[in-house]
Amino acid sequence: MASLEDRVSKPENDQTGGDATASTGTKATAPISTSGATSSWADEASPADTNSKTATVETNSEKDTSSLANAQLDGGATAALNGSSGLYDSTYEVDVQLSDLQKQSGNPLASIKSFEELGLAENILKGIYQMRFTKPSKIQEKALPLLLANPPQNMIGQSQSGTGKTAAFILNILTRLDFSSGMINQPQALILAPSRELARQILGVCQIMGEYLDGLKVEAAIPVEREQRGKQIVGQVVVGTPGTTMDLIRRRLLNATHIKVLVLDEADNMLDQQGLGDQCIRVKQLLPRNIQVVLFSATFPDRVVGFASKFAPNANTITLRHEELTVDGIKQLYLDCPTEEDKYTSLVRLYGMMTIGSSIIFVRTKKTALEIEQRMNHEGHAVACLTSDYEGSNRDVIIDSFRSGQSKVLIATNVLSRGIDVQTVSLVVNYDLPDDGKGHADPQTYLHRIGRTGRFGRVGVAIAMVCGPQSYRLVKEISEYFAVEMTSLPYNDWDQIEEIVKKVVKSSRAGANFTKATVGQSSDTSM
Ligand SMILES: Nc1ncnc2c1ncn2[C@@H]1O[C@H](COP(=O)(O)OP(=O)(O)OP(=O)(O)O)[C@@H](O)[C@H]1O
Repeated sequence: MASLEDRVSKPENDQTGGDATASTGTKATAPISTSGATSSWADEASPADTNSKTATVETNSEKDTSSLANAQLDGGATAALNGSSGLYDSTYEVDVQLSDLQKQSGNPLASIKSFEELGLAENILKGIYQMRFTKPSKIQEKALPLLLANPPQNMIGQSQSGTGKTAAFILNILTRLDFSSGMINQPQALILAPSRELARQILGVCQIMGEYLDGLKVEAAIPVEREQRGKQIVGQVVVGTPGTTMDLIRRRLLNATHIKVLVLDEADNMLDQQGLGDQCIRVKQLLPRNIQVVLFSATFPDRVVGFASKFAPNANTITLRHEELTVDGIKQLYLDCPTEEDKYTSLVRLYGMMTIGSSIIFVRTKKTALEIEQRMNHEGHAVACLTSDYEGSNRDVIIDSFRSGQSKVLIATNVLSRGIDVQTVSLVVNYDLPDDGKGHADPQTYLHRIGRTGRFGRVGVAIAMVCGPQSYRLVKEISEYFAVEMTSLPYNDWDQIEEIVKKVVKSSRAGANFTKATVGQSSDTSM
């Protein structure tokens, strides 16, 4: 690991392909070696730009709005409010507290400043207290002064999963809203996210953090039921998916003329995917020029860095090396199964452990998700499933039930791989390892998936199911990319597996993985 340092970062390019998958075969030996990580955006530092800022980082309808707020209160952003947040869950008698982690310099959750020192208004600070946040995380501490400075500057911000990026961009937005009479019903900030679930989650956080702002309205721009269509959006903050947002602006149901901040959450995914990328560009073209563009994600693979810098020109950048991206509280394990059927039977055996907290099982296809759901339910294991085959309010019911803890095991495709914050998730299973469609691993998707656990200092376990040399190769590539050790679970010795999983949770200590990043200013212009 390189040492902490302040640098200016510069965009680069990369990413490769390969061939198709195989199944059956060789047994893996553990642990997988951790050398050979390739260069990232942040690895390639350019000479300091004279203008650059430097710092060290360690971070629908109105009807929908209220239901989301309830969903959040039940399980999501406000789980921390009820004191049962699962911080190093007492089930495993682990004694590390968030306050300890937030004192460790270099920990992504630590900062040297308080929220009060960050120049936030009193009624916004009250929203932070409402969230029970006592100290900023590193990304919040570093990003907020840059985001809040005037004149507003663009930002590309990267920080590990679960380190509080959402609050960073929401606090900036809340600070910039104009509640004067002429502006009270005018959309002024737009947040785009890749999934309906994430858009609803962000909306909920925004409502809670903005509770003390008189007249604040936050609205969703996601597909809604027929009877709610055609309604004018009057929220000062709009959170949506790109396609619906574009549609609403074009149909003049969303007046974009007063938008002054555009945020892309999960920005690398938004700009990378063919469809979403195009839609994001179109939305941006429908907004006023000279708005503040803010891009946040835990990952910015080299192939999207150049594009991100064009989308957010002259941005202050906060970046991490990919060796720094994994969260220490998440213990990464893999289970080598002789056959595909053994993957299924192993999953069923894991079920007992999965219900200790909540779990997400990630699979490659919607078909697999449905098959596993039906088979497990048929065998008496209560599991739910969420894929893009489900629509609108049906999806809301599934995710809200998971958030509230009513359902504890969720089988999902990549639709839930990013951003979803359910603090009770203690286990993530990669039933199928994510690949790039060309036979190589997709480390970014893997990182986002496992990041559904281990949120803000909590511990979690991520188990990858391996079957055959091809999937073993994917595990190896992922392990090398992030320079992390993945421990093999002994197939067929379930007593030991249970012991290992529990011990891992018990002995994990977030905060040991001292993280660093660079803050600088990218130089690309215009889009
Ligand atoms: N300063 C803070 N103190 C305590 N908890 C916090 C703080 N900031 C954020 N959190 C909590 O940490 C959790 C993770 O935050 P958030 O969802 O913003 O992470 P993220 O960085 O956006 O992760 P991802 O990359 O997975 O989207 C949330 O439950 C949030 O309420």
